Amino acid sequence: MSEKIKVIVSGALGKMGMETARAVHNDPELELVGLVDIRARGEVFGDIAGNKEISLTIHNDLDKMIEMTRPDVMVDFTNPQAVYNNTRTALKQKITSIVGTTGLNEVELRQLEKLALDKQVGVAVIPNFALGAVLMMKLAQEAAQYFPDVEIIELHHDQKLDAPSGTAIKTAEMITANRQPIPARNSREFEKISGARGGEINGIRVHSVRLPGLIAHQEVIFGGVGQSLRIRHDSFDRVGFMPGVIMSIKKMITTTGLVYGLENLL
Ligand SMILES: NC(=O)C1=CN([C@@H]2O[C@H](COP(=O)(O)OP(=O)(O)OC[C@H]3O[C@@H](n4cnc5c(N)ncnc54)[C@H](OP(=O)(O)O)[C@@H]3O)[C@@H](O)[C@H]2O)C=CC1
Ligand SMILES: O=C(O)C1=N[C@H](C(=O)O)C[C@H](O)C1
Repeated sequence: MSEKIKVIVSGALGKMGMETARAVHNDPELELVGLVDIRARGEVFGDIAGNKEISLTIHNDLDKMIEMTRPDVMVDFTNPQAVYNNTRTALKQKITSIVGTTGLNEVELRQLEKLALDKQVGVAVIPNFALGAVLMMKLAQEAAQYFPDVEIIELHHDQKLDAPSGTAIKTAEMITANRQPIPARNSREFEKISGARGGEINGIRVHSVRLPGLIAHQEVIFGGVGQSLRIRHDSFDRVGFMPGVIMSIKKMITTTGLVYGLENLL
């Protein structure tokens, strides 16, 4: 058997980081070599995550972790403030980067693409790793050809930092690529309460709901004369993101430059 792909996870004490560490550990082609989290105080992963067989200590310094473990791949699930610098740190060291963290802006995305090309490695920025969510976006893109009137409602747990979600932004971008001319609005519409009609991406209204009990959900609603089409996806457990994460690691190790969206790796 060829050598295993060495992986580190950044944001390892978080909800997605913990799930990713378990998934990488359980894959026979991957080797989990390091865990980083800014909150780490020397915890052993297995002691806190209920996987006694993962005996790695979680560190809080990404540079040191890279120096110690020389990984092939870094997976980042941190936060919108940390992700850009973490990914630059990894790419500079020619480490393939899988970015699940949302909140990167267009300029940052292009800078990361440039750095990856300079260093001849891959960087995947994936707003949603769930296969069903990717299908929801692709179906919405197809429907937009026939139904130009569309709004997006995204619903997430109440700890989410960014709004709208990365998935909603990507969905709006995909719809825009296929949408017929935007129908005229009712020019007399007004908001009695500011924000009541949601945010706007390329003329598409996006509404963000944040409530305890939710994980990650989205509904794309198309309206037509005398009819409506709703395309909905629900993540009930973060384990549903893991096949997409693992696939991205394995495909990106032989890819150079930026891949934005899991649909480009299927
Ligand atoms: N692409 C996808 O399919 C999915 C993407 N996400 C995205 O992933 C990101 C993480 O989500 P989630 O796991 O729920 O968030 P959590 O808050 O549970 O976890 C993030 C962890 O990263 C830590 N952290 C913050 N800054 C750094 C840093 N500089 N270096 C290392 N660790 C750091 C946080 O510490 P502290 O709490 O102290 O800040 C926290 O422990 C979000 O952007 C979310 O939108 C989530 C689900 C699916
Ligand atoms: O914060 C989350 O939880 C999620 N974030 C991603 C997003 O912003 O789209 C993916 C998924 O929706 C879960």
